[in-house]
Amino acid sequence: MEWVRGETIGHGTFSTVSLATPTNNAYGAFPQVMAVKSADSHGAASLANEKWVLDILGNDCDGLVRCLGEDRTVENGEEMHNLFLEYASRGSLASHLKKLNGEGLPESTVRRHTGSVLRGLRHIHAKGFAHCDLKLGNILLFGDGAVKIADFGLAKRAGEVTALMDGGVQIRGTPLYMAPESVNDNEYGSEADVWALGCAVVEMFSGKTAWSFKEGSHFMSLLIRIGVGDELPRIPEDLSEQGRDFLSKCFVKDPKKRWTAEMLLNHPFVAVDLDQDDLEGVDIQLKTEEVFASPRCPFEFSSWVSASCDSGTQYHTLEAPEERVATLAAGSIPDWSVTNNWVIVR
Ligand SMILES: Nc1ncnc2c1ncn2[C@@H]1O[C@H](COP(=O)(O)OP(=O)(O)OP(=O)(O)O)[C@@H](O)[C@H]1O
Repeated sequence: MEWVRGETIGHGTFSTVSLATPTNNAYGAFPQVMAVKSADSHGAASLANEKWVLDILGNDCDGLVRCLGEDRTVENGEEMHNLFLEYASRGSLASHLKKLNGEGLPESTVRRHTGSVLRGLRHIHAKGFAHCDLKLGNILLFGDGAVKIADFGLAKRAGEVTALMDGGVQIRGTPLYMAPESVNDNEYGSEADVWALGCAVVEMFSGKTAWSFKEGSHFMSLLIRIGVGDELPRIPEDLSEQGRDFLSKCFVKDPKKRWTAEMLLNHPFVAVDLDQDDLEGVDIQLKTEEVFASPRCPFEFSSWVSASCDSGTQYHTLEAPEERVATLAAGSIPDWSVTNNWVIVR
């Protein structure tokens, strides 16, 4: 396919996203407008990982952004790696929410979006992957109101371990969305995606992040709150009872007891008539014990192997989460960023 690059529509840590138009689209094989995610040699590995994951996930799940191919170009003397994606004309949910000036979305919309994201997550997890960077910036909004999960640059196979050569530990994703087991044990499995989904639901509904933190405060203090103690993300009080119950299933500190995407798809918050806004009176039948007695997910909790660091780091020998977090906090401190990706703590 020959194509021309259009205006820039997004920037990420590893890439720039712009519009792309095919110039020889005689058989209509490609949409007239696409998004092209481009990276130079620094972002090539992340883009290659994204292409590999998207190829395995396939294009048959409505909850995931579709991959339309790849290409290499030389621009300004530099080799660029390009990944073509279907174009989400309304951008990310993060940018959409920003326009609302701190207001959230109506609960009916949040329910609909949550159902779509859950269907995407179920597909990812059923294929044996974890997304590892679910956040509003990676949920794209299409012209018809559909939302889809994007950005598979950090996605990985369940149980796959990523460790730095020098024995450091990589903290994936955005600290605000990190699950306790990721903070404490470097585990990034499907369960961590469910925790991140809960954070995204809070943010969609309230327009505010699930964890409150003071502007300019150190991200390590947030990690300590996530990893140590009983504190949970803020569940909005004005959310319906069903919504609050849904979130309580996402925000279970023990990943083995957290609900799976498959289980959550049967929760009344997303499984009921989406046009009804006020569902306070509906009796919630689902009980954690009942679900655990009869798992309805493709992953039995016991057979799901969580990623753990096998690089011989000191973290293996630590017994308590407090020690692990304290060790992280004692390391060299990267800049606190709410929106960006890799935080490397050595
Ligand atoms: N298919 C798309 N259609 C429209 N906009 C897109 C598309 N893909 C990405 N974008 C925009 O570009 C931004 C960056 O894209 P993406 O998150 O995939 O890049 P990244 O380099 O992996 O970034 P991150 O720092 O989040 O890892 C998104 O937040 C979104 O605003």
